[in-house]
Amino acid sequence: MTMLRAERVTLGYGRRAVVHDVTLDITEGGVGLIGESGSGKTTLARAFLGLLTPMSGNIWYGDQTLKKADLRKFRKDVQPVFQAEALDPRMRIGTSIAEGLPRSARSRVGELLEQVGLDPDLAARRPHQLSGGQRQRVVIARALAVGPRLLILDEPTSALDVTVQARILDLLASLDTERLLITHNLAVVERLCRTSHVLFAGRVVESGPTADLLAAPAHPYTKALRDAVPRLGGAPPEARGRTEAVPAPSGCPYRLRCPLAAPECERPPALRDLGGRQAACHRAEEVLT
Ligand SMILES: Nc1ncnc2c1ncn2[C@@H]1O[C@H](COP(=O)(O)OP(=O)(O)OP(=O)(O)O)[C@@H](O)[C@H]1O
Repeated sequence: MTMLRAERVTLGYGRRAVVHDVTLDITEGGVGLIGESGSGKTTLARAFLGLLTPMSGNIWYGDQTLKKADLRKFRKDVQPVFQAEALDPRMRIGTSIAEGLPRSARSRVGELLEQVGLDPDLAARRPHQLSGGQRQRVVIARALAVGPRLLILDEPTSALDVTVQARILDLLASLDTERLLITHNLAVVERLCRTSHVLFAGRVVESGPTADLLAAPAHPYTKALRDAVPRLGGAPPEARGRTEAVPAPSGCPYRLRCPLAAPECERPPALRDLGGRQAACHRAEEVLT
């Protein structure tokens, strides 16, 4: 079942488009949005949260566009999980979590802390009195407070060291809430997302089952990401350093960096079906072999 759908969505700031003509479904089993810094992941997530109106195209929530949907219900169904730094430093943990609960359900704070693997006594502390991993669990508890059907997680573990990261991923995998997960780390989506979409410079360049994308990428960019990112248990991805992707001004946006670039790549490739997955590459068959 599709909960949210982006249909030919172009997004931007002012008049500058940074996400171009993206069609993408948030389906069951977890959906990953993968790409390096500046590829448009957060921008797309903001549109899915109803925080950014498309320049063109629509975000569908069930059978209604977000423009027409019942926003009260939407805000209960779809919750963001921000970085732990977004917690108010002056507010006690219990108060932060209780903000999301109706007055009659405030006693559930302890239960929510337990659900994310924390001692209910931590409710009395302030964020600086917790570890990074504990703070991230609080952010998850806060999002769960309203009983959402879908969590939108933007780099939920990138600020954490690798062992803590793995435990947070275990927690997320154990929840029966659907998720859209944004990351530049392919190892993270491997755990949590049945389907993934790879973005390069604001365009989807490959989509399909995560396991297939990792085992045999059909786009040279997916392949480069897979080969560059250390597995969980390796060095943290931050150690690689990140630079913003510079797309080619015409033709395939990836061609300036692509080892397979050929004259045909001066024509823009369409996202095409390759049996169970899609890739926007003229030479996808060669990448797959
Ligand atoms: N508020 C804003 N105003 C203007 N431009 C913005 C704004 N937010 C993002 N951008 C631009 O939009 C593009 C996509 O940014 P976005 O944050 O969506 O990328 P991202 O893939 O999430 O990157 P990161 O992994 O670094 O968070 C970038 O070129 C960025 O500079």
